[in-house]
Amino acid sequence: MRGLWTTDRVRAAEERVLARVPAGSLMRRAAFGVAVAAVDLLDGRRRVGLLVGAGNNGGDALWAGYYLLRRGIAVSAVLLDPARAHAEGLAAFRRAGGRVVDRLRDVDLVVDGIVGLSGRGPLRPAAAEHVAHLDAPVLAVDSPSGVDPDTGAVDGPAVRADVTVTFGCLKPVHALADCGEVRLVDLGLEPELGGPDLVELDLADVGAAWPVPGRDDDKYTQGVTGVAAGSATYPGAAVLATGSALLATSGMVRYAGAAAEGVRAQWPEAICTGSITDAGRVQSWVVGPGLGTGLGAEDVLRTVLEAGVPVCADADAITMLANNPDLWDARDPDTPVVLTPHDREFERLAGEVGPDRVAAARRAAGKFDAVVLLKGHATVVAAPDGRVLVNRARTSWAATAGSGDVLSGLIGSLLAAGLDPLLAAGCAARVHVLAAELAADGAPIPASALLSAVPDAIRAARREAS
Ligand SMILES: NC(=O)C1=CN([C@@H]2O[C@H](COP(=O)(O)OP(=O)(O)OC[C@H]3O[C@@H](n4cnc5c(N)ncnc54)[C@H](OP(=O)(O)O)[C@@H]3O)[C@@H](O)[C@H]2O)[C@@H](O)CC1
Ligand SMILES: [K+]
Repeated sequence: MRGLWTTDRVRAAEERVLARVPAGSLMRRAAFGVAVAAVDLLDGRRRVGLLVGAGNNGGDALWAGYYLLRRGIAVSAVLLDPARAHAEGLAAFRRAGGRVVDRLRDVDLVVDGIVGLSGRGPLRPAAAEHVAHLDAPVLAVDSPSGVDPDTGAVDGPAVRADVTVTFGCLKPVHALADCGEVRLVDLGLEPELGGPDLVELDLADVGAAWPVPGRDDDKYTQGVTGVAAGSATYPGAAVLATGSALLATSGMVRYAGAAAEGVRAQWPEAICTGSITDAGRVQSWVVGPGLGTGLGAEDVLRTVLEAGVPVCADADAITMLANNPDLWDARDPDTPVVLTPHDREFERLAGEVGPDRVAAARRAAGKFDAVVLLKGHATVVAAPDGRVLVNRARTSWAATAGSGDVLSGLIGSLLAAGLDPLLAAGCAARVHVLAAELAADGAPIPASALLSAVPDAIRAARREAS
Protein backbone atom coordinates (compact mmCIF):
# COMPACT_ATOMS: atom_id res chain seq x y z
CA MET A 1 0.00 0.00 0.00
CA ARG A 2 1.48 3.32 -1.01
CA GLY A 3 0.36 6.74 0.16
CA LEU A 4 0.18 9.86 -1.96
CA TRP A 5 0.20 13.36 -0.46
CA THR A 6 -1.07 16.61 -1.96
CA THR A 7 1.38 19.47 -2.51
CA ASP A 8 0.08 21.50 0.48
CA ARG A 9 0.79 18.61 2.80
CA VAL A 10 4.23 18.06 1.23
CA ARG A 11 5.15 21.71 1.68
CA ALA A 12 4.06 21.71 5.32
CA ALA A 13 6.15 18.60 6.02
CA GLU A 14 9.08 20.05 4.09
CA GLU A 15 9.00 23.19 6.25
CA ARG A 16 9.17 21.14 9.44
CA VAL A 17 12.14 19.15 8.12
CA LEU A 18 13.88 22.28 6.80
CA ALA A 19 13.70 23.81 10.28
CA ARG A 20 16.10 21.19 11.59
CA VAL A 21 18.45 20.38 8.70
CA PRO A 22 21.16 22.56 7.12
CA ALA A 23 19.98 24.94 4.39
CA GLY A 24 20.17 23.42 0.93
CA SER A 25 20.65 19.87 2.16
CA LEU A 26 17.22 18.65 1.01
CA MET A 27 17.72 20.09 -2.44
CA ARG A 28 21.14 18.51 -2.75
CA ARG A 29 19.81 15.11 -1.72
CA ALA A 30 16.97 15.45 -4.23
CA ALA A 31 19.37 16.56 -6.95
CA PHE A 32 21.81 13.76 -6.20
CA GLY A 33 18.93 11.30 -6.66
CA VAL A 34 18.17 12.89 -10.03
CA ALA A 35 21.82 12.59 -11.07
CA VAL A 36 21.95 8.91 -10.09
CA ALA A 37 18.84 8.20 -12.15
CA ALA A 38 20.27 10.19 -15.06
CA VAL A 39 23.50 8.16 -15.06
CA ASP A 40 21.40 5.03 -15.05
CA LEU A 41 19.34 6.19 -18.03
CA LEU A 42 22.37 7.44 -19.94
CA ASP A 43 23.78 3.94 -19.88
CA GLY A 44 27.24 5.10 -20.91
CA ARG A 45 26.21 8.07 -23.06
CA ARG A 46 27.51 11.42 -21.93
CA ARG A 47 25.41 14.44 -22.95
CA VAL A 48 22.63 15.85 -20.79
CA GLY A 49 20.44 18.92 -21.36
CA LEU A 50 18.59 20.71 -18.58
CA LEU A 51 15.38 22.73 -18.93
CA VAL A 52 15.47 25.04 -15.93
CA GLY A 53 12.46 26.99 -14.66
CA ALA A 54 12.10 29.80 -12.16
CA GLY A 55 11.87 27.89 -8.89
CA ASN A 56 13.37 25.13 -6.80
CA ASN A 57 12.47 22.53 -9.39
CA GLY A 58 14.97 24.28 -11.65
CA GLY A 59 17.35 24.41 -8.67
CA ASP A 60 17.16 20.63 -8.39
CA ALA A 61 17.97 20.33 -12.10
CA LEU A 62 20.98 22.69 -11.80
CA TRP A 63 22.37 20.84 -8.80
CA ALA A 64 21.82 17.53 -10.62
CA GLY A 65 23.76 19.07 -13.51
CA TYR A 66 26.56 19.92 -11.08
CA TYR A 67 26.79 16.28 -9.87
CA LEU A 68 26.72 14.99 -13.45
CA LEU A 69 29.48 17.40 -14.50
CA ARG A 70 31.61 16.14 -11.65
CA ARG A 71 31.24 12.65 -13.12
CA GLY A 72 32.58 13.88 -16.45
CA ILE A 73 29.24 14.17 -18.21
CA ALA A 74 28.70 17.16 -20.54
CA VAL A 75 25.75 19.22 -19.34
CA SER A 76 24.11 22.22 -20.96
CA ALA A 77 21.17 24.18 -19.59
CA VAL A 78 18.41 26.39 -20.97
CA LEU A 79 17.32 28.96 -18.38
CA LEU A 80 13.67 29.76 -19.06
CA ASP A 81 13.68 32.73 -16.71
CA PRO A 82 17.39 33.62 -16.26
CA ALA A 83 16.79 36.36 -13.69
CA ARG A 84 14.94 33.96 -11.40
CA ALA A 85 17.04 30.82 -11.91
CA HIS A 86 18.08 29.27 -8.58
CA ALA A 87 21.17 31.33 -7.70
CA GLU A 88 23.21 28.77 -5.74
CA GLY A 89 22.33 25.97 -8.14
CA LEU A 90 23.35 28.08 -11.11
CA ALA A 91 26.61 29.13 -9.46
CA ALA A 92 27.48 25.51 -8.68
CA PHE A 93 26.54 24.45 -12.21
CA ARG A 94 28.77 27.11 -13.78
CA ARG A 95 31.59 26.36 -11.35
CA ALA A 96 31.61 22.73 -12.43
CA GLY A 97 31.86 23.75 -16.12
CA GLY A 98 28.17 23.72 -17.13
CA ARG A 99 27.20 25.71 -20.22
CA VAL A 100 24.11 27.91 -20.48
CA VAL A 101 22.63 27.69 -23.99
CA ASP A 102 19.65 29.06 -25.93
CA ARG A 103 18.42 25.68 -27.12
CA LEU A 104 19.22 22.04 -26.29
CA ARG A 105 21.00 20.33 -29.16
CA ASP A 106 22.48 16.84 -29.51
CA VAL A 107 21.74 15.60 -26.03
CA ASP A 108 21.20 11.98 -24.92
CA LEU A 109 18.88 12.85 -22.06
CA VAL A 110 16.77 15.86 -21.09
CA VAL A 111 16.17 16.77 -17.45
CA ASP A 112 12.84 18.56 -17.04
CA GLY A 113 13.30 21.07 -14.21
CA ILE A 114 10.77 23.55 -15.57
CA VAL A 115 8.27 23.38 -12.74
CA GLY A 116 7.33 20.99 -9.96
CA LEU A 117 5.19 21.34 -6.84
CA SER A 118 4.17 24.92 -7.69
CA GLY A 119 3.14 24.10 -11.26
CA ARG A 120 -0.31 25.18 -12.29
CA GLY A 121 -1.82 24.86 -15.74
CA PRO A 122 -0.11 23.76 -18.92
CA LEU A 123 3.42 24.72 -19.96
CA ARG A 124 3.77 28.37 -20.78
CA PRO A 125 4.63 29.18 -24.42
CA ALA A 126 8.41 29.56 -24.02
CA ALA A 127 8.72 26.26 -22.14
CA ALA A 128 6.29 24.57 -24.52
CA GLU A 129 8.42 25.65 -27.47
CA HIS A 130 11.53 23.95 -26.02
CA VAL A 131 9.61 20.82 -25.08
CA ALA A 132 8.03 20.50 -28.54
CA HIS A 133 11.47 20.08 -30.10
CA LEU A 134 12.87 17.41 -27.80
CA ASP A 135 14.04 14.18 -29.36
CA ALA A 136 15.81 12.53 -26.41
CA PRO A 137 14.35 10.61 -23.45
CA VAL A 138 13.07 12.85 -20.66
CA LEU A 139 13.72 12.56 -16.94
CA ALA A 140 11.19 14.71 -15.08
CA VAL A 141 12.26 16.28 -11.80
CA ASP A 142 9.51 15.68 -9.23
CA SER A 143 6.69 15.69 -11.81
CA PRO A 144 6.34 16.17 -15.55
CA SER A 145 5.99 19.92 -16.12
CA GLY A 146 2.61 21.04 -17.42
CA VAL A 147 0.81 18.23 -15.56
CA ASP A 148 -0.99 19.42 -12.44
CA PRO A 149 0.80 17.82 -9.47
CA ASP A 150 -2.37 17.56 -7.35
CA THR A 151 -4.86 16.38 -9.94
CA GLY A 152 -2.80 14.94 -12.79
CA ALA A 153 -4.82 17.14 -15.15
CA VAL A 154 -3.25 18.05 -18.49
CA ASP A 155 -4.84 21.01 -20.16
CA GLY A 156 -2.40 21.91 -22.95
CA PRO A 157 1.28 21.38 -23.67
CA ALA A 158 3.05 19.19 -21.11
CA VAL A 159 6.20 17.14 -20.74
CA ARG A 160 5.97 13.44 -21.55
CA ALA A 161 8.38 11.80 -19.13
CA ASP A 162 10.10 8.48 -19.54
CA VAL A 163 11.15 8.52 -15.90
CA THR A 164 10.09 10.77 -13.04
CA VAL A 165 12.29 11.14 -9.98
CA THR A 166 10.31 12.46 -7.05
CA PHE A 167 11.27 13.34 -3.49
CA GLY A 168 10.06 12.63 0.00
CA CYS A 169 6.81 10.95 -1.00
CA LEU A 170 4.55 10.30 -3.96
CA LYS A 171 2.12 13.02 -4.98
CA PRO A 172 -1.28 12.49 -6.65
CA VAL A 173 0.17 13.15 -10.11
CA HIS A 174 2.26 10.01 -9.83
CA ALA A 175 -0.80 7.79 -9.86
CA LEU A 176 -3.29 9.96 -11.71
CA ALA A 177 -1.18 10.85 -14.77
CA ASP A 178 1.40 9.18 -16.93
CA CYS A 179 4.81 9.95 -15.38
CA GLY A 180 6.71 7.08 -16.95
CA GLU A 181 8.60 5.00 -14.41
CA VAL A 182 8.42 6.74 -11.01
CA ARG A 183 11.44 6.64 -8.68
CA LEU A 184 11.29 7.96 -5.14
CA VAL A 185 14.23 9.59 -3.35
CA ASP A 186 13.96 9.47 0.43
CA LEU A 187 14.28 12.84 2.16
CA GLY A 188 13.20 11.78 5.63
CA LEU A 189 9.85 13.51 5.10
CA GLU A 190 7.56 10.59 5.97
CA PRO A 191 7.44 11.09 9.77
CA GLU A 192 6.26 14.66 9.18
CA LEU A 193 3.60 13.84 6.62
CA GLY A 194 0.73 12.30 8.62
CA GLY A 195 -1.84 10.05 6.92
CA PRO A 196 -1.90 10.14 3.12
CA ASP A 197 -4.55 11.90 1.05
CA LEU A 198 -4.80 9.04 -1.43
CA VAL A 199 -3.78 5.41 -1.26
CA GLU A 200 -2.65 3.15 -4.04
CA LEU A 201 -3.06 -0.58 -3.43
CA ASP A 202 -0.11 -2.78 -4.29
CA LEU A 203 -0.83 -6.08 -5.96
CA ALA A 204 0.24 -7.76 -2.71
CA ASP A 205 -2.46 -5.84 -0.79
CA VAL A 206 -5.02 -7.05 -3.30
CA GLY A 207 -3.76 -10.61 -3.03
CA ALA A 208 -3.91 -10.47 0.76
CA ALA A 209 -7.46 -9.11 0.76
CA TRP A 210 -8.83 -11.47 -1.90
CA PRO A 211 -11.21 -13.99 -0.30
CA VAL A 212 -10.27 -17.64 -0.58
CA PRO A 213 -12.21 -20.57 0.85
CA GLY A 214 -11.23 -21.79 4.29
CA ARG A 215 -11.41 -25.35 5.58
CA ASP A 216 -14.94 -24.97 6.92
CA ASP A 217 -16.38 -22.94 4.06
CA ASP A 218 -19.11 -24.07 1.71
CA LYS A 219 -20.74 -22.40 -1.27
CA TYR A 220 -23.04 -20.32 0.96
CA THR A 221 -20.57 -19.20 3.61
CA GLN A 222 -18.39 -17.56 0.96
CA GLY A 223 -21.19 -15.25 -0.07
CA VAL A 224 -23.83 -15.54 -2.75
CA THR A 225 -23.69 -12.88 -5.46
CA GLY A 226 -26.88 -11.89 -7.22
CA VAL A 227 -26.67 -10.52 -10.75
CA ALA A 228 -29.56 -8.47 -12.15
CA ALA A 229 -28.33 -7.52 -15.59
CA GLY A 230 -28.82 -8.06 -19.31
CA SER A 231 -31.91 -8.54 -21.40
CA ALA A 232 -33.28 -11.27 -23.68
CA THR A 233 -32.05 -9.39 -26.74
CA TYR A 234 -28.70 -8.47 -25.19
CA PRO A 235 -27.60 -11.28 -22.89
CA GLY A 236 -23.90 -10.37 -23.25
CA ALA A 237 -23.68 -8.06 -20.24
CA ALA A 238 -25.39 -10.68 -18.07
CA VAL A 239 -23.05 -13.42 -19.29
CA LEU A 240 -19.96 -11.31 -18.59
CA ALA A 241 -21.05 -10.02 -15.16
CA THR A 242 -22.19 -13.47 -14.02
CA GLY A 243 -19.00 -15.03 -15.35
CA SER A 244 -16.73 -12.64 -13.53
CA ALA A 245 -18.66 -13.11 -10.27
CA LEU A 246 -18.22 -16.87 -10.73
CA LEU A 247 -14.49 -16.57 -11.39
CA ALA A 248 -13.76 -14.04 -8.65
CA THR A 249 -14.66 -16.08 -5.59
CA SER A 250 -15.84 -19.57 -4.80
CA GLY A 251 -19.21 -18.36 -3.52
CA MET A 252 -22.41 -19.11 -5.40
CA VAL A 253 -23.85 -16.85 -8.09
CA ARG A 254 -27.53 -16.35 -8.77
CA TYR A 255 -28.64 -14.69 -11.98
CA ALA A 256 -32.10 -13.14 -12.16
CA GLY A 257 -33.44 -11.61 -15.35
CA ALA A 258 -34.49 -11.93 -18.95
CA ALA A 259 -31.13 -13.28 -20.11
CA ALA A 260 -31.43 -16.42 -17.96
CA GLU A 261 -31.29 -18.76 -20.93
CA GLY A 262 -28.14 -17.20 -22.37
CA VAL A 263 -26.45 -17.13 -18.96
CA ARG A 264 -27.36 -20.76 -18.24
CA ALA A 265 -25.97 -21.85 -21.60
CA GLN A 266 -22.64 -20.18 -20.87
CA TRP A 267 -22.41 -20.80 -17.11
CA PRO A 268 -24.16 -24.02 -16.04
CA GLU A 269 -22.98 -23.45 -12.46
CA ALA A 270 -25.00 -20.23 -12.07
CA ILE A 271 -28.46 -20.54 -10.52
CA CYS A 272 -30.69 -18.76 -13.03
CA THR A 273 -34.22 -17.48 -12.73
CA GLY A 274 -36.22 -15.25 -15.01
CA SER A 275 -37.39 -12.84 -12.34
CA ILE A 276 -35.81 -10.94 -9.49
CA THR A 277 -38.73 -11.77 -7.19
CA ASP A 278 -37.84 -15.47 -7.07
CA ALA A 279 -34.07 -15.12 -7.07
CA GLY A 280 -33.57 -16.42 -3.51
CA ARG A 281 -31.23 -15.03 -0.88
CA VAL A 282 -27.99 -13.32 -1.83
CA GLN A 283 -25.30 -11.39 0.08
CA SER A 284 -24.85 -8.75 -2.63
CA TRP A 285 -26.43 -7.55 -5.85
CA VAL A 286 -24.86 -6.44 -9.10
CA VAL A 287 -27.42 -4.38 -10.93
CA GLY A 288 -27.49 -2.49 -14.19
CA PRO A 289 -25.27 -3.78 -17.02
CA GLY A 290 -27.43 -4.18 -20.12
CA LEU A 291 -30.58 -3.99 -18.01
CA GLY A 292 -32.28 -1.16 -19.88
CA THR A 293 -33.92 1.83 -18.23
CA GLY A 294 -37.64 1.10 -18.66
CA LEU A 295 -40.22 0.65 -15.92
CA GLY A 296 -39.40 -3.03 -15.51
CA ALA A 297 -35.72 -2.17 -15.00
CA GLU A 298 -36.68 0.48 -12.42
CA ASP A 299 -38.64 -2.16 -10.51
CA VAL A 300 -35.58 -4.41 -10.53
CA LEU A 301 -33.39 -1.61 -9.20
CA ARG A 302 -35.91 -0.78 -6.47
CA THR A 303 -36.10 -4.44 -5.40
CA VAL A 304 -32.33 -4.66 -5.23
CA LEU A 305 -31.95 -1.44 -3.25
CA GLU A 306 -34.47 -2.51 -0.65
CA ALA A 307 -32.98 -6.00 -0.24
CA GLY A 308 -30.71 -4.87 2.59
CA VAL A 309 -27.48 -6.29 1.09
CA PRO A 310 -24.56 -4.41 -0.53
CA VAL A 311 -25.22 -3.33 -4.10
CA CYS A 312 -22.90 -2.61 -7.02
CA ALA A 313 -24.85 -0.33 -9.36
CA ASP A 314 -23.40 0.08 -12.85
CA ALA A 315 -24.35 1.30 -16.32
CA ASP A 316 -28.16 1.46 -16.77
CA ALA A 317 -28.66 1.43 -12.98
CA ILE A 318 -26.64 4.65 -12.77
CA THR A 319 -28.63 6.20 -15.60
CA MET A 320 -31.88 5.28 -13.85
CA LEU A 321 -30.68 6.79 -10.57
CA ALA A 322 -29.73 9.94 -12.45
CA ASN A 323 -33.04 10.17 -14.32
CA ASN A 324 -35.18 9.31 -11.34
CA PRO A 325 -33.50 10.20 -8.02
CA ASP A 326 -36.64 9.01 -6.18
CA LEU A 327 -35.32 5.51 -6.75
CA TRP A 328 -32.83 6.19 -3.94
CA ASP A 329 -35.78 6.19 -1.53
CA ALA A 330 -35.98 2.43 -1.90
CA ARG A 331 -32.55 2.06 -0.34
CA ASP A 332 -32.28 0.87 3.21
CA PRO A 333 -30.05 3.60 4.73
CA ASP A 334 -27.60 0.97 5.95
CA THR A 335 -27.17 -0.64 2.53
CA PRO A 336 -23.66 -0.07 1.18
CA VAL A 337 -23.78 0.97 -2.47
CA VAL A 338 -20.88 1.02 -4.94
CA LEU A 339 -21.49 3.15 -8.03
CA THR A 340 -19.18 2.57 -11.00
CA PRO A 341 -19.69 5.40 -13.50
CA HIS A 342 -17.59 6.37 -16.47
CA ASP A 343 -17.40 10.10 -17.10
CA ARG A 344 -20.68 10.45 -19.01
CA GLU A 345 -22.60 8.44 -16.44
CA PHE A 346 -20.96 10.48 -13.70
CA GLU A 347 -22.10 13.71 -15.35
CA ARG A 348 -25.68 12.46 -15.53
CA LEU A 349 -25.54 11.59 -11.86
CA ALA A 350 -23.45 14.29 -10.21
CA GLY A 351 -22.51 16.98 -12.74
CA GLU A 352 -19.28 17.58 -14.61
CA VAL A 353 -16.22 15.58 -13.58
CA GLY A 354 -13.86 18.51 -14.25
CA PRO A 355 -10.07 18.42 -14.03
CA ASP A 356 -9.96 17.21 -10.41
CA ARG A 357 -11.21 13.64 -10.66
CA VAL A 358 -10.49 12.85 -7.02
CA ALA A 359 -12.54 15.83 -5.83
CA ALA A 360 -15.36 14.85 -8.19
CA ALA A 361 -15.44 11.26 -6.92
CA ARG A 362 -15.29 12.45 -3.29
CA ARG A 363 -18.11 14.90 -3.89
CA ALA A 364 -20.36 12.22 -5.41
CA ALA A 365 -19.47 9.71 -2.69
CA GLY A 366 -20.53 12.22 -0.05
CA LYS A 367 -23.67 13.22 -1.90
CA PHE A 368 -24.95 9.67 -2.38
CA ASP A 369 -23.42 8.14 0.74
CA ALA A 370 -21.91 5.53 -1.58
CA VAL A 371 -18.53 4.33 -2.74
CA VAL A 372 -17.93 5.90 -6.14
CA LEU A 373 -15.54 4.22 -8.56
CA LEU A 374 -14.84 6.71 -11.32
CA LYS A 375 -13.51 4.86 -14.35
CA GLY A 376 -10.75 6.36 -16.42
CA HIS A 377 -7.12 5.93 -17.38
CA ALA A 378 -6.48 5.97 -13.65
CA THR A 379 -9.38 4.66 -11.57
CA VAL A 380 -10.43 6.73 -8.56
CA VAL A 381 -12.44 5.05 -5.79
CA ALA A 382 -13.88 7.35 -3.14
CA ALA A 383 -15.73 6.42 0.04
CA PRO A 384 -18.30 8.67 1.72
CA ASP A 385 -15.93 9.15 4.68
CA GLY A 386 -13.35 10.79 2.37
CA ARG A 387 -10.95 7.86 1.94
CA VAL A 388 -9.74 7.51 -1.65
CA LEU A 389 -7.97 4.67 -3.42
CA VAL A 390 -6.37 5.27 -6.78
CA ASN A 391 -5.45 2.62 -9.25
CA ARG A 392 -2.75 3.74 -11.62
CA ALA A 393 -3.48 2.79 -15.19
CA ARG A 394 -0.59 0.91 -16.62
CA THR A 395 -2.19 0.27 -20.00
CA SER A 396 -5.54 0.93 -21.67
CA TRP A 397 -6.30 -2.61 -22.80
CA ALA A 398 -9.31 -2.70 -20.48
CA ALA A 399 -10.99 0.06 -22.50
CA THR A 400 -13.18 -2.28 -24.53
CA ALA A 401 -16.92 -2.95 -24.78
CA GLY A 402 -18.19 -5.22 -22.00
CA SER A 403 -15.16 -4.61 -19.81
CA GLY A 404 -17.29 -2.70 -17.27
CA ASP A 405 -19.65 -5.67 -16.97
CA VAL A 406 -16.70 -7.81 -15.88
CA LEU A 407 -15.67 -5.19 -13.32
CA SER A 408 -19.13 -5.01 -11.78
CA GLY A 409 -19.23 -8.80 -11.38
CA LEU A 410 -15.87 -8.73 -9.60
CA ILE A 411 -17.04 -6.00 -7.22
CA GLY A 412 -20.31 -7.80 -6.55
CA SER A 413 -18.59 -11.02 -5.57
CA LEU A 414 -16.15 -9.24 -3.25
CA LEU A 415 -19.08 -7.45 -1.62
CA ALA A 416 -20.84 -10.79 -1.16
CA ALA A 417 -17.70 -12.13 0.49
CA GLY A 418 -17.96 -9.32 3.03
CA LEU A 419 -15.14 -7.00 1.98
CA ASP A 420 -15.34 -3.36 2.94
CA PRO A 421 -16.98 -1.70 -0.11
CA LEU A 422 -14.05 0.66 -0.72
CA LEU A 423 -11.58 -2.22 -0.61
CA ALA A 424 -13.88 -4.39 -2.73
CA ALA A 425 -13.99 -1.75 -5.46
CA GLY A 426 -10.25 -1.02 -5.23
CA CYS A 427 -9.23 -4.69 -5.36
CA ALA A 428 -11.62 -5.43 -8.20
CA ALA A 429 -10.28 -2.51 -10.22
CA ARG A 430 -6.68 -3.68 -9.75
CA VAL A 431 -7.42 -7.27 -10.78
CA HIS A 432 -9.51 -6.02 -13.70
CA VAL A 433 -6.62 -3.99 -15.14
CA LEU A 434 -4.17 -6.81 -14.58
CA ALA A 435 -6.49 -9.32 -16.25
CA ALA A 436 -6.71 -6.99 -19.26
CA GLU A 437 -2.93 -6.70 -19.41
CA LEU A 438 -2.40 -10.44 -19.12
CA ALA A 439 -5.03 -11.20 -21.74
CA ALA A 440 -3.87 -8.51 -24.16
CA ASP A 441 -0.15 -9.26 -23.99
CA GLY A 442 0.38 -6.54 -26.59
CA ALA A 443 -2.69 -6.99 -28.80
CA PRO A 444 -6.28 -5.74 -28.46
CA ILE A 445 -8.75 -8.08 -26.74
CA PRO A 446 -12.50 -8.42 -26.33
CA ALA A 447 -13.99 -8.38 -22.82
CA SER A 448 -14.50 -12.14 -22.89
CA ALA A 449 -10.72 -12.58 -23.13
CA LEU A 450 -10.29 -10.19 -20.19
CA LEU A 451 -12.80 -12.33 -18.28
CA SER A 452 -10.87 -15.51 -19.05
CA ALA A 453 -7.72 -13.92 -17.60
CA VAL A 454 -9.35 -13.09 -14.25
CA PRO A 455 -8.11 -16.31 -12.55
CA ASP A 456 -4.54 -15.61 -13.73
CA ALA A 457 -4.76 -12.07 -12.37
CA ILE A 458 -6.02 -13.32 -9.00
CA ARG A 459 -3.25 -15.92 -8.92
CA ALA A 460 -0.66 -13.24 -9.64
CA ALA A 461 -2.04 -11.05 -6.83
CA ARG A 462 -2.06 -13.95 -4.37
CA ARG A 463 1.52 -14.87 -5.33
CA GLU A 464 2.61 -11.30 -4.52
CA ALA A 465 0.96 -11.57 -1.13
CA SER A 466 2.54 -14.87 -0.16
N1 LIG B 1 9.01 19.57 -1.22
C1 LIG B 1 10.21 19.10 -0.99
O1 LIG B 1 10.37 18.36 -0.06
C2 LIG B 1 11.34 19.46 -1.84
C3 LIG B 1 11.15 20.19 -3.02
N2 LIG B 1 12.14 20.41 -3.87
C4 LIG B 1 11.88 20.96 -5.19
O2 LIG B 1 11.18 22.18 -5.13
C5 LIG B 1 10.14 22.16 -6.11
C6 LIG B 1 9.12 23.19 -5.82
O3 LIG B 1 9.73 24.40 -5.99
P1 LIG B 1 9.00 25.80 -5.97
O4 LIG B 1 7.96 25.79 -4.92
O5 LIG B 1 10.05 26.82 -5.90
O6 LIG B 1 8.25 25.90 -7.34
P2 LIG B 1 8.45 25.24 -8.79
O7 LIG B 1 7.57 24.05 -8.88
O8 LIG B 1 9.86 25.11 -9.10
O9 LIG B 1 7.80 26.37 -9.72
C7 LIG B 1 8.48 27.56 -9.91
C8 LIG B 1 7.66 28.59 -10.59
O10 LIG B 1 7.26 28.20 -11.89
C9 LIG B 1 6.17 29.01 -12.32
N3 LIG B 1 5.13 28.17 -12.95
C10 LIG B 1 3.99 27.72 -12.41
N4 LIG B 1 3.30 26.99 -13.29
C11 LIG B 1 4.04 26.96 -14.43
C12 LIG B 1 3.83 26.34 -15.68
N5 LIG B 1 2.74 25.61 -15.92
N6 LIG B 1 4.77 26.49 -16.65
C13 LIG B 1 5.88 27.23 -16.39
N7 LIG B 1 6.12 27.83 -15.19
C14 LIG B 1 5.21 27.69 -14.23
C15 LIG B 1 5.70 29.73 -11.09
O11 LIG B 1 6.18 31.03 -11.05
P3 LIG B 1 5.41 32.34 -11.57
O12 LIG B 1 6.01 32.56 -12.92
O13 LIG B 1 3.96 32.02 -11.63
O14 LIG B 1 5.76 33.40 -10.61
C16 LIG B 1 6.35 28.92 -9.96
O15 LIG B 1 6.51 29.64 -8.78
C17 LIG B 1 9.68 20.74 -6.06
O16 LIG B 1 8.91 20.37 -7.16
C18 LIG B 1 11.03 20.02 -6.00
O17 LIG B 1 11.54 19.88 -7.32
C19 LIG B 1 13.48 19.86 -3.60
O18 LIG B 1 14.45 20.77 -3.96
C20 LIG B 1 13.75 19.52 -2.17
C21 LIG B 1 12.67 18.98 -1.42
K1 LIG C 1 9.48 19.02 -13.59
